[in-house]
Amino acid sequence: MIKVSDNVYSVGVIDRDVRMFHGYFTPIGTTYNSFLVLDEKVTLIDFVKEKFTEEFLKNIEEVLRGRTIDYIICNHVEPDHSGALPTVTAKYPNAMVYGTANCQKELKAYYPNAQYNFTVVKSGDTLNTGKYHFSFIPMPMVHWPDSMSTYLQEAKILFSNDAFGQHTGTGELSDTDKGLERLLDRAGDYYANIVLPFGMQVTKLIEAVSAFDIQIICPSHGVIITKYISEIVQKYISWSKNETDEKRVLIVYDTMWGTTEKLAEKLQKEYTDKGFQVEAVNLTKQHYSYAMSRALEAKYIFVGSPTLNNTMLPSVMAFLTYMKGLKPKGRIGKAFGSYGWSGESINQINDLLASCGFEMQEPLKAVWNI
Ligand SMILES: Cc1cc2nc3c(=O)[nH]c(=O)nc-3n(C[C@H](O)[C@H](O)[C@H](O)COP(=O)(O)O)c2cc1C
Repeated sequence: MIKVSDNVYSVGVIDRDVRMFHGYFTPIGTTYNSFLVLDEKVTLIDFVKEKFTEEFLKNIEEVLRGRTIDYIICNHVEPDHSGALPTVTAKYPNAMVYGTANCQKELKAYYPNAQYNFTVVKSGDTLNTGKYHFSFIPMPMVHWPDSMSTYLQEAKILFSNDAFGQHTGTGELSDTDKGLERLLDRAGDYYANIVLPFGMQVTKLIEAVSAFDIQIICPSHGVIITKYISEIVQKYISWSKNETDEKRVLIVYDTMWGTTEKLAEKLQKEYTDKGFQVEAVNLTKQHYSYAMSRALEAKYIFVGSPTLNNTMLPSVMAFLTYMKGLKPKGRIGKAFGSYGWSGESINQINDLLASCGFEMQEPLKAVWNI
């Protein structure tokens, strides 16, 4: 339990061991953040993953000191944020749950047997808990249809749910702990792997919250942001527009016998010599979601695979499938690879990168060796 500001407490949990989030590798775990706001009425904002329910209830009770929960704001139904709902609503049966219409639908689907009272909210609606007022800001598709942010007017806190989130499960509490670079690294990794397809919706969210004086951002994963609010909002604006670094190259590849790696090294040297900042990711050594996080600000994305049984290596196909779904825009691509006799992988990679809307360079090929 951590005090965020007067009458606002963080009651979530740290999941140090989780390593996989719907295909996204989380090397340092994450947190499931939840907040309790004490006023004449008591409000709980979001829950935690089901397996942490017991620890979560203890955190809540420590803050409540015998009081009850009157209101629950459910900003997002995904099980990492709502898993504890059936137990919490059973324990506090008089609490009214607030969420979007899509939230109501999705909760019914996930927890058909849970008993709770639900009020649908829409943009502009507010909840008065005594001296505090909450404003609801639906943010559909950041990153599910139900998603919503909530602003606590008097404390100037934005409970932003997955927006501005970071998978950082190391016990860091605030953006002041390890500084701006760390915050942007973790937030960028999260943005690239989860939020990237929804640039338009992020723009709408930023417009909607620009009316508010925000002193604290409490996302549903990672650290609470107090010091670097304008920096992270600026980064979100930039990422939402798919702005990239014109001098940054990402090379993603895999290899069986080393020739495709030699091609990667050749490209790395060529572009480094031209003054580009080049990073190469070998998919045998790094997860494709790490490669995706490195793609966030790279103007050039080069992808290589040898030909294996008339196609590319599965690791490279996995990366390309994943990246295509995340819809990076405005990139320059290049396919490369080695082959022995038929060489299909290179054209297949070329076509997949082109289908992402990338402007394509001539492929680079090598027969057996260079
Ligand atoms: C199991 C296996 C299957 C292969 N299948 C093909 C193929 O279908 N078409 C082709 O042109 N080369 C094929 N090759 C040859 C490789 O593409 C070739 O050895 C290439 O140089 C390997 O590149 P690398 O050194 O980057 O792994 C195959 C090689 C192996 C080991």
